[in-house]
Amino acid sequence: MRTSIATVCLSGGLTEKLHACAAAGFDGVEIMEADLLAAFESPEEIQALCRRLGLSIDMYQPLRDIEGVSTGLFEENLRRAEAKFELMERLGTRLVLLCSNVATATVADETVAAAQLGALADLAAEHGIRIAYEALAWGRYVSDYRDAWRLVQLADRPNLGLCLDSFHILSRGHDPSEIESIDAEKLFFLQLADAPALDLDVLSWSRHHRLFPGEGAFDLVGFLGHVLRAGYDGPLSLEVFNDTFRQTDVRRTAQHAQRSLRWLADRAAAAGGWSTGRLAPAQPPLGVDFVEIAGQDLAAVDEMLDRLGFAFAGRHRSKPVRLWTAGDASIILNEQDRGLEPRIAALGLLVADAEAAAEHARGIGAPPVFRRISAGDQELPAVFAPDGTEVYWADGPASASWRAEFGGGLASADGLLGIVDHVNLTSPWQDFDETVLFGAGVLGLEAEASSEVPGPLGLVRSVVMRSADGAVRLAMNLAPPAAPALPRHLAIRVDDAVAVASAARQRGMEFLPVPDNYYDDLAARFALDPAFGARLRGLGLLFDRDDAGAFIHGYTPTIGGVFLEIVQRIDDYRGYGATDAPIRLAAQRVAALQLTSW
Ligand SMILES: O=C(O)c1ccc(O)c(O)c1
Ligand SMILES: [Mg+2]
Repeated sequence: MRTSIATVCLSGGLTEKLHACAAAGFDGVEIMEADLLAAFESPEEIQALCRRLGLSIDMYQPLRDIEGVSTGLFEENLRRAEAKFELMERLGTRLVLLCSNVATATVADETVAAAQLGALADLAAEHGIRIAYEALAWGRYVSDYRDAWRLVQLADRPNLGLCLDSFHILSRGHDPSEIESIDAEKLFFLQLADAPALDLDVLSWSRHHRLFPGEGAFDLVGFLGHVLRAGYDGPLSLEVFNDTFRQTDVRRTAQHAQRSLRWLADRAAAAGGWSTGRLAPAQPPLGVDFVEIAGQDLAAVDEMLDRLGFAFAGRHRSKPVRLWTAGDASIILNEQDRGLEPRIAALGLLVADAEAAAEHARGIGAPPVFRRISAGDQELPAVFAPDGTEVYWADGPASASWRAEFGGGLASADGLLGIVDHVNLTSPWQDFDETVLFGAGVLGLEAEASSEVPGPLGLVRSVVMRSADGAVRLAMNLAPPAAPALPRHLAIRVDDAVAVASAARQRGMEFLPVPDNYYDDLAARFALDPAFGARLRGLGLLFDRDDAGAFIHGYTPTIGGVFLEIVQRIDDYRGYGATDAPIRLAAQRVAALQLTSW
């Protein structure tokens, strides 16, 4: 399948965009008129550059507000269109996008609109140009692809067909299955975009919030299946108007875009039972193998784990690396990185076939990690997440043999028993959507609904991505621009958080201080047993309840860029204490500024 991308998806000038598209491996581009008009290069020079870069110019876009108008205005529109056709000849492209009229249409009569489309097509034919007619979701009379298809049939010209755009169809809730009844030779072009579920006017939603496939709420796998079953064999092109991607690094966004298409093509092929172009099978994670905290000096983390009740499980035989465990939770402390403050640097996942997981990830385009290892050490395949976190895979569900590389641990009979409940991977705002795509495409996780947590330095957007059974849950958080280095954390689930916290207290552990105001409100909200409320307050634990159960949790102080959370899920509580997250963010800010009193 050929891949293409609209230049409107990217930041920079036109030539920068073209270089980035070629470097990311796209076969072609849709050139947006605004990009060409703002370029100092002539259309002939752009054509030559594309040829040199190996990019085809698949479409020029858009022609606007042509059909459904009075006769006088239509004459003027034809004159306007002819100038574009001449420009397209200089650019060497033969397909133009025509958006349904959003502004000047005054004639609701389909036969008039169809006749005008036919006359436009006849003029285009004189220049050897084909027209792909696209129903914009906010079109005046044509806003549904089925209406556009009827007009194309009525006009009945060989060089007039359709451009389908997933955004316009799925944003309006139009049934995409009817695409299958459109003649394949009339499907001139396909534009793909995902989007978050937003309650917003459709024009603003389209112009600012589109996402690459796999990052939003649309079923693009199902959508593409309908288009392919209709017999479409043109390029898969991305058209993503998005305020973030317009200002992020153009090369990186182009690579990100290419990965989203590889993921989508693979998923659509899998869903359709097609074998061509398939990647190695995705490996949904079965569990968390380990979490690695890396940094210059991790003695404070050792002390914290010890106080929490983790067992010291030994030193690595050849590296400054230590292992701590609490039941099924394993934390690796890695002091190989000089000069960096403690942070969650790597994550190990258990899968049925680690090599297949890595091959799938490489097929999508995730960059592989090369870690220097000593003779005899187990080599786990790994890739980088968009923010640089390393993700390793090991064959599960049994623990991997890398544990044998650690020796000299202290077995602890009465140690903490826990399991990794979730890992929070906060990313800077510009990496967030790519991180969600990584979670879905590379790690095989499903996104839960997104939420927004008000923090003292801005809203923190959060999407929890989980495996089907919840054994792996990654909370992907978007750090606001004012707080790009928000700490990340690891939550350990235990059976009795109150007991764990009080034992830790006795060993000298101080949890993150929580304001009294929070506990006063908690008592009122949940009508808590006063003794229980006092216990939570005394230990600095937080509490939440939903329809299915309750949640007790507490936070350690932050060390460098990392902290731990102890959580207890009672009955079937499904959340993450979202109402407590703003309290936590504010308390961490107070702790960071040491503003404990005024
Ligand atoms: O928002 C627009 O104007 C616009 C232009 C061209 C497209 O293909 C589209 O989907 C939207
Ligand atoms: Mg479009």
